[in-house]
Amino acid sequence: MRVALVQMTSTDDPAVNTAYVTQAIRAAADGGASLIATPEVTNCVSDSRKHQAEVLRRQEDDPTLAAIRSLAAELGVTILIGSLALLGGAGGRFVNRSFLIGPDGGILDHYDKIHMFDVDVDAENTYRESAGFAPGDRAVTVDAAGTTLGLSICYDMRFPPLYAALAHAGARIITAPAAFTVPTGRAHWEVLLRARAIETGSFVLAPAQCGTHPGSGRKTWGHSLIISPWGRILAEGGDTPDIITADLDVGEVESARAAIPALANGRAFTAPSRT
Ligand SMILES: O=C(O)CNC(=O)[C@H](CS)NC(=O)CCC(=O)C(=O)O
Repeated sequence: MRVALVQMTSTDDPAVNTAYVTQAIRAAADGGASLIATPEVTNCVSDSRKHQAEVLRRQEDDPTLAAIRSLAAELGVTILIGSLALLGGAGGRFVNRSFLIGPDGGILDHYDKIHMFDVDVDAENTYRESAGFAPGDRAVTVDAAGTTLGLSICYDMRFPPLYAALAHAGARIITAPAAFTVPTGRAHWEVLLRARAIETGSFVLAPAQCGTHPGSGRKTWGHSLIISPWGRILAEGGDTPDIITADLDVGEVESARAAIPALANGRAFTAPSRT
């Protein structure tokens, strides 16, 4: 199965981003990909809650979702929209929601990002994602593209129990679309994603936002990754918009899990007591 990841620099204008991502998905399908994935917040990168409240839409009315659904049906491909920022979260907040779209254009399932990036990385990188976005509380696997996918988003990758739960529920390919900061990307991105692939014996697909984003001026790390269940990097993006591809042999999941049955060998234990 050929997979393609779209690496892009989303602006704060959903129409511009939709135009960009649709031509990139067409190019990926022309290149033979049957599963195509896009980054976190494909439709809008913005630091202004006011701007987001003006340009974002509810799922039912979202033009990026509608455009990508028709494109999936036209091209006959499966598409993971890494996420869309949408109206409709609890407490008047937005949601950060991934969609798995089937080759008939139907929504197979969606996943709301569980772990909110409420972090002060340094003076230029302070985030309170939960102030703008309502978190999800449901882990999601989806049968698609002839296998089972497990969905996650960005900061989720720092919480290994989510990945163990996805793998135990049957996921063989885990998606981790992102808009990573530059300092944490440089230090942690590759090692976190390779660790999640190795410890779950799963392919990891991590399509990333990259570069300096027009509108907000935010900078993201890029370096999209396709990783095998043995932890090998099959394809890697750079600092600029691109499409990266790899041919996955889903049988490698079984061979990696047979060689190191860490999923099967896990044990329950009592918490350490503090005395
Ligand atoms: O705010 C939005 O529009 C969409 N959300 C994001 O871009 C999120 C929250 S700011 N980014 C991350 O989770 C980066 C995680 C990261 O960089 C790390 O874990 O080191």
